[in-house]
Amino acid sequence: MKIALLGCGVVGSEVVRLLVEQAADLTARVGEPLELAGIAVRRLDRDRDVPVGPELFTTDAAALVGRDDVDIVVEVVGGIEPVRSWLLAALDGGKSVVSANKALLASDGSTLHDAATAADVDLYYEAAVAGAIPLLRPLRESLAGDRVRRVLGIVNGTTNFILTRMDETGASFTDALEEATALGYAEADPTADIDGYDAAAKAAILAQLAFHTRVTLADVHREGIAAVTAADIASAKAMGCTVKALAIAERSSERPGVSVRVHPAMVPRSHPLASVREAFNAVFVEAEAAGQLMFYGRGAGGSPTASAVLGDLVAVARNRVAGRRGPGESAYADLPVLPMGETITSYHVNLDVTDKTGVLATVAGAFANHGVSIRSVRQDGRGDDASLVLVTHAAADAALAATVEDLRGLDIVRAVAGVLRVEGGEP
Ligand SMILES: NC(=O)C1=CN([C@@H]2O[C@H](COP(=O)(O)OP(=O)(O)OC[C@H]3O[C@@H](n4cnc5c(N)ncnc54)[C@H](OP(=O)(O)O)[C@@H]3O)[C@@H](O)[C@H]2O)C=CC1
Ligand SMILES: N[C@@H](CC=O)C(=O)O
Repeated sequence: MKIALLGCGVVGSEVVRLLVEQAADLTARVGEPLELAGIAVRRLDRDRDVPVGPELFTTDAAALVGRDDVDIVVEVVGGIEPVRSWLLAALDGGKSVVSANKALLASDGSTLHDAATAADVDLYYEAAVAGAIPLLRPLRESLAGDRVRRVLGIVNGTTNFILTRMDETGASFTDALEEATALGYAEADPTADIDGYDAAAKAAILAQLAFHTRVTLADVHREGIAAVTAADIASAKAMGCTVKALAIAERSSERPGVSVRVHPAMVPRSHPLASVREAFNAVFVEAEAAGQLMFYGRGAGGSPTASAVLGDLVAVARNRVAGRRGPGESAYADLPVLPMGETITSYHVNLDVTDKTGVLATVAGAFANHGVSIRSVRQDGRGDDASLVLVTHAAADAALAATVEDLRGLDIVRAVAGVLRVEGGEP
């Protein structure tokens, strides 16, 4: 079975290593050898620590994909174009595709799925969400007979690494990001991690598989971690919480529809997600019959991600040997993605205020005007250096946004220093 590998960076070089080092085992599992036909890269002169000769490398990915002797295309380049065109050409040419490219799958997965179905070949992408963790196949296959209510998780290793470092060692945001990049966790453009695009793409893929409905990157409400301050982290600690970047996809209990969002949130330290550290990922799935399931493991890095790629490669190769195709996408439900304003959570609101008589009543009034109930209030400091930290009961996002708008207009509020959602139970 001939494999065209597109990309030989952090993930691709580990794919090559595993293909070579485990060749005998892989042959036994598939029923025939998996042989590299070629490796497409951007720069031929780059030093690469891979156990194959230079004759396999090319900069002409399109030509490699078009070769008649190639059976399976493995894509670990990333980005939308030209990758989308290469993969469509591969599928149209009857080749199965394995990809780790969440950006592409989340933005235009349906075109690729349609091409795979039309050509009767496989399109697998387990590595696109949560690195090494087997998550997509359990959602697509093991839970196919159940009804998923909610998927809640930490799906970006880079931001979890940064938040862990800020929480545990007091590291600066910039230093922690540099470390995550050096360890191979961050995307080629780390703003994809920091601004939540990477997690949003994964959330779209998860929601699509969990609820059998079309969800794309554009449907996902997205907030990154750039606005999380050391003060937020200290305040979370004081409340027995930690700050995590969460991806949440849930079925509405009010009306037909789903909510899909990524944002930083305070999570009580007693919650299992609070103990997910560094670049690890963890995803909770709540299904009607199965109850709660938790998936945990390494969500980023060359070797863990290559494990998921190899798992897909073996599955796809076995299917080809058996002359069949694996289960495809099943986006048959037509559930709308509900506006973020309808999402119900509780909030942690940090205000810099002037400590005058009546400040509490004035601030509380702004919340009351929008029907947002306050669960607790803490005041620190005095005079012009005072702050109020309020935690609300569950309220609609739109009501909280309107409250914050009003707070910004009050003379007594010097600044809205931070607004974070609280997820995972009572802090
Ligand atoms: N790193 C991780 O932890 C994870 C990554 N992923 C996904 O895996 C994919 C790859 O990520 P990663 O390995 O980190 O990325 P890298 O940037 O390390 O590697 C990208 C590879 O693609 C090659 N490439 C880029 N442009 C072209 C082009 N036009 N033609 C041919 N080759 C090209 C590069 O060539 P050259 O070497 O010459 O520069 C490089 O080998 C992405 O989709 C990413 O989102 C998924 C899960 C985890
Ligand atoms: N940049 C991503 C890599 C894996 O998808 C992350 O940090 O999780």
